Amino acid sequence: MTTVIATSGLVKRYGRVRAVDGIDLGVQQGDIYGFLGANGSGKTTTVRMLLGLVLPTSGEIELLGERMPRAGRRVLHRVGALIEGPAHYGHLSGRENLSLLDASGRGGSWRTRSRRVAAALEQVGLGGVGRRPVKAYSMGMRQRLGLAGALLRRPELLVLDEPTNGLDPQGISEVRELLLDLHRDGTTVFLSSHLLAEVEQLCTRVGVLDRGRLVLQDRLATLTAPTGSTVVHTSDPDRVRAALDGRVTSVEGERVIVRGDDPAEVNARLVAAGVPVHGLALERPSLEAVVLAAAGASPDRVDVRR
Ligand SMILES: Nc1ncnc2c1ncn2[C@@H]1O[C@H](COP(=O)(O)OP(=O)(O)OP(=O)(O)O)[C@@H](O)[C@H]1O
Repeated sequence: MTTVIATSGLVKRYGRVRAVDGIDLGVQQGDIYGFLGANGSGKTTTVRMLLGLVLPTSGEIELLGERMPRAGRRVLHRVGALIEGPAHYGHLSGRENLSLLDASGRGGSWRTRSRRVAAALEQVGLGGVGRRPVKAYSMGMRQRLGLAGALLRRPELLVLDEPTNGLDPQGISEVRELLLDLHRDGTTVFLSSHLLAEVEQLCTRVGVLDRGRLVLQDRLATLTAPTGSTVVHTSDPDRVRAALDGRVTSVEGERVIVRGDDPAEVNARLVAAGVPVHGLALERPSLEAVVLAAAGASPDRVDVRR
């Protein structure tokens, strides 16, 4: 397994504020890593440090196997980045903005520039409007243009700070599809977000930042692994209790939790006893429950809205 991003004891202090407080991130090749945290928890500061835009107070960063910020010139052309509120020249078109960006970076010939720019615009769904001045773009279109900039060099690693900010639901789902496509083609993705649902739908690994501290980091599949119980949906919880003799651990309305990780076995017993069963599934904790348990704070710390 190749490590793509590794930090150890990473700290950033602004005066008395410890914006980032000793974090050890581990992102492996092939991950879609969701870096989750409430507003102000230190996500943007971390992303800026990863890219060499802000110097750490202490700690170490390795990006694609090289020490940052020292190796910035060597590695950054292999990384596509989108940081909060990407800046563009409003009087120039999207195409012209991307050409300028392409010309300012390493690793791409001028001969193939217009082809690269056109391909990136097409990828983010701006193919038809690339000639319009950016001042006429909506916020969502500007965000897409920022993403197109990150894709110009077909990067091995994409580092995206709140990539769906300002997008409508249609735009959010298009970005999700785009990131999944890029991931299928071998790109590792590191994205920060304050939206649990976004991370749950997209990511393979999750890190949770709470007031500058990394309180959780693991594979999503591990965090939401089956608990060993089965959830039964029924209109008659009392008869489930009677039929399963002591195996019911909790009842919430029509949702009954039964000890045992074989829904077929539970179903067979209930059907044999004539209990109406509307649904059965292995019980798994939601990412929301896992995050709230780890962050141990008020539920508004991470935004759970869909
Ligand atoms: N340049 C700065 N000077 C002083 N304090 C800063 C600076 N940048 C960030 N901070 C502080 O560091 C903390 C973390 O901020 P940061 O922007 O990294 O959080 P975030 O999780 O990205 O939040 P958001 O999603 O709102 O951008 C906040 O308390 C913020 O006020």
